[in-house]
Amino acid sequence: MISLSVNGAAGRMGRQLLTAIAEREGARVGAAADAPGQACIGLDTSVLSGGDASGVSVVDNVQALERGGDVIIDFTAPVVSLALLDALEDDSTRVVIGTTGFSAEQLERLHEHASRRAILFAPNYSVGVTVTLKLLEQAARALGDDYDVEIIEAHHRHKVDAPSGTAIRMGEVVADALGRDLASCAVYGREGITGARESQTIGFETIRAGDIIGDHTVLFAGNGERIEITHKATDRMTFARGAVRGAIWLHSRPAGLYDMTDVLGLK
Ligand SMILES: NC(=O)C1=CN([C@@H]2O[C@H](COP(=O)(O)OP(=O)(O)OC[C@H]3O[C@@H](n4cnc5c(N)ncnc54)[C@H](OP(=O)(O)O)[C@@H]3O)[C@@H](O)[C@H]2O)C=CC1
Ligand SMILES: O=C(O)C1=N[C@H](C(=O)O)C[C@H](O)C1
Repeated sequence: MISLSVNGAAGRMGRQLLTAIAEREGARVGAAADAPGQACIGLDTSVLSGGDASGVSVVDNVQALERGGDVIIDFTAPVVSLALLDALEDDSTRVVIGTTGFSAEQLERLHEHASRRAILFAPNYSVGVTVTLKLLEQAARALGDDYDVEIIEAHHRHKVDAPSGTAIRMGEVVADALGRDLASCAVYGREGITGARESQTIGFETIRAGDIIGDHTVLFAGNGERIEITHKATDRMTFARGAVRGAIWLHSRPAGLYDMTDVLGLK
């Protein structure tokens, strides 16, 4: 039986993760944590996920979280995920990170942590998006520079980072396949007299509205035709089940940084 702990347990994803662990054979909720001061601290995790009492109380510190689980799953915010990594005492504690919105400097710190601990880090844990990334790579290689690339993403009104981590990863995959550097060819939104589209750029458009779980479209537009590759998530459980699958996979891995293509054997 693998014990999986959840950081950010009271969040939209945290609650789904508690449910996904409970339904997964061979796994159990080892511990659950959320921010100090949250009303759920000290209460049984079932106040967050529903269902029968788990016997596991929600804690507000990393030490208690670490004691409870072989693998910690963290869907919070960049500063919280990094503070978790900084505070862990045992290098054999594996961490699955779903948080998005890391700056370049924060990503560097995450990479440093992966030199001594196994970390699974993906902006999207759905199987569908992971497969979509491979489709994008193939499409970009085959289409080459004659097709303009635009990435459109839509999420719920509560999302705090933009573009989504998934959209950025899609951009990185396409840029790599086309031999471009995303940092220098990305264009984020357009307004006013922008001039004609510069070739070789990759555009990003962001929509924030209502309760959209997560839609991503990559548009390859050429002369006389266009291809649109779209993924739509309709239930957050798809991310949660993927993260739990990843956590079980990570349990037996040595230190290093992994992503969902490793878990699905698509590397
Ligand atoms: N990789 C993937 O597949 C997916 C990634 N995400 C990403 O996951 C992240 C979380 O998303 P979502 O669940 O919607 O966000 P929420 O804001 O709903 O959840 C985050 C939770 O973390 C809590 N938190 C804040 N500080 C701490 C702390 N110090 N210790 C422990 N918990 C803390 C928050 O508490 P409080 O409310 O008090 O701040 C909140 O309960 C985002 O970055 C999002 O983009 C989301 C879906 C899928
Ligand atoms: O914040 C969300 O909700 C989501 N965030 C992830 C991202 O930024 O890509 C994944 C998913 O689309 C939902």
